[in-house]
Amino acid sequence: MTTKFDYDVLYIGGGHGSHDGAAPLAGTGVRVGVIESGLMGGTCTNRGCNAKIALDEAVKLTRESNRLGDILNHHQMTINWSRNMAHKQDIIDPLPAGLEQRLTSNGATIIRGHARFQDAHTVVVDGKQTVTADKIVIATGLKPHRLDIPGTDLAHDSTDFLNLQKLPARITIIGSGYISMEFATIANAAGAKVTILLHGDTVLRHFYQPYVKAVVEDLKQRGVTFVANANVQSFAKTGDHLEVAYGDHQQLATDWILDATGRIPNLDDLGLENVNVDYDRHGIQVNDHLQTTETNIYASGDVIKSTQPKLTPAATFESKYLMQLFSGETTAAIDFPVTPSVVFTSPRIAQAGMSVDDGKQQGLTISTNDLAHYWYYRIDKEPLAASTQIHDQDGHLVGVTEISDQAPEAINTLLPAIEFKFSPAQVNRLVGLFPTLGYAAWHRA
Ligand SMILES: Cc1cc2nc3c(=O)[nH]c(=O)nc-3n(C[C@H](O)[C@H](O)[C@H](O)COP(=O)(O)OP(=O)(O)OC[C@H]3O[C@@H](n4cnc5c(N)ncnc54)[C@H](O)[C@@H]3O)c2cc1C
Ligand SMILES: NC(=O)c1ccc[n+]([C@@H]2O[C@H](COP(=O)([O-])OP(=O)(O)OC[C@H]3O[C@@H](n4cnc5c(N)ncnc54)[C@H](O)[C@@H]3O)[C@@H](O)[C@H]2O)c1
Repeated sequence: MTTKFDYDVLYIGGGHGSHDGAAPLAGTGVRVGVIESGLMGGTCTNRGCNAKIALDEAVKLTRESNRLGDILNHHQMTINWSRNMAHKQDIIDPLPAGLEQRLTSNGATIIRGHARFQDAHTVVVDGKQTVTADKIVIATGLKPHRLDIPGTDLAHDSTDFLNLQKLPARITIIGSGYISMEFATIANAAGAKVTILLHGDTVLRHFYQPYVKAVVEDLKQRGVTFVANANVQSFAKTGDHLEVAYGDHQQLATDWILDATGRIPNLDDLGLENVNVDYDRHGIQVNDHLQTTETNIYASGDVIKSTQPKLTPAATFESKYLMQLFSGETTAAIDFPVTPSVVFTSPRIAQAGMSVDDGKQQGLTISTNDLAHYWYYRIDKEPLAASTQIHDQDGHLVGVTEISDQAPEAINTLLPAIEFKFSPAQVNRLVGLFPTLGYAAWHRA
């Protein structure tokens, strides 16, 4: 590439949409810069997946120990919130430094500060440092959507929840998507009284609804309240607590409000008016090479306007694709693989490939296994465990969804069968380890 610029490739943002590709790209000798205004690793590493799953481990353990009941001598475990938070912090604190080390040891330069486009090849960092590059990748991710209602500043976002040093007695969550359901699970298990105010009447709309209903019923039995069509109107502070006005003149007294109404593209003060990059409220428009309408500017990860799920593995796949494109390893368009998704409720719901509803519409074979009564799942007494598979006319597995504590591992196991279209004969040749979850999962492929 040219030496006319400071860098061959400059990334704005240091999340999975950039560093997974930027580090190996720098290792090929390409001059790489990464500008990050916060912590290296972005949302997933510092205030998303990793923090959440670290907090959730204790939830999983208490659930399992309570189920195993009188097999254990001290089975009524409870969660110590502050120690759980400290455990989470211990896990995530060292991560940014490790990612920085991976970048710099491959030869990349890290530039700290907020990047703003001056023109198609120039960004200004924190209003003072000018950095130029041949190619620039926008990987600025998403930020929380905030309700535009009176008192909205009294509500908190997912980052605030993941840093709560004391668990509030009453938590009200607005929205019923991923963050709402995962955080409701954690807060409820730790002893908070949780109320979820829904926009409509659907929870986790992208997941198989019979399994979602089972999780909702379970949470209700554990004391979580769901209010459908809540029509939240305002938040106010009254004395020592908060009031949520919703519905038809209804009021809900609470101690803490989580606005979990979705995430929107993070394009704050990026200077996009200075470049020819098309975007709207759903994100940055790219072609099948992740190239924006300004041909030397690309985008990667959550900030892209696309129907791909906004998940870490998808961002990683895109950043690795750009690495191959920029290093000359490929000129082909990006070819997205099957991307599974999971909601870390307790039990979890995971899925990959075609949805059950699409399978039904196409007249494919749908089969459901009741796993709760299968001996392997009875070992830890899982009361809610089932899986549904979709097979095409030739017996290929084309989609699967599972509800169980082990659902993510089961779906990961089956992923190659869907992605590489294993024939029934090929599946039969897979002799796995027994007794294991993976073996049990393959028997459903
Ligand atoms: C609470 C929560 C839980 C999640 N759990 C999961 C999960 O379990 N599994 C999963 O797969 N996904 C999960 N996700 C989604 C996952 O975090 C994202 O898909 C992933 O982080 C996207 O990576 P990214 O690089 O596109 O964006 P980000 O990780 O958001 O990184 C963008 C980076 O850009 C930086 N930045 C922004 N603007 C500028 C600027 N102008 N100049 C310099 N730097 C800038 C930001 O500081 C940030 O570090 C979760 C998300 C949240 C919020
Ligand atoms: N396990 C995971 O992989 C995981 C976990 C957490 C977050 N994430 C990622 O983060 C993204 C954001 O999560 P999220 O839960 O904020 O978004 P989401 O899109 O999953 O859910 C948003 C919820 O807010 C509701 N809503 C929207 N507008 C509203 C309004 N005006 N009033 C009331 N409710 C309203 C929606 O009906 C929906 O229930 C996810 O889409 C996903 O990409 C992934």
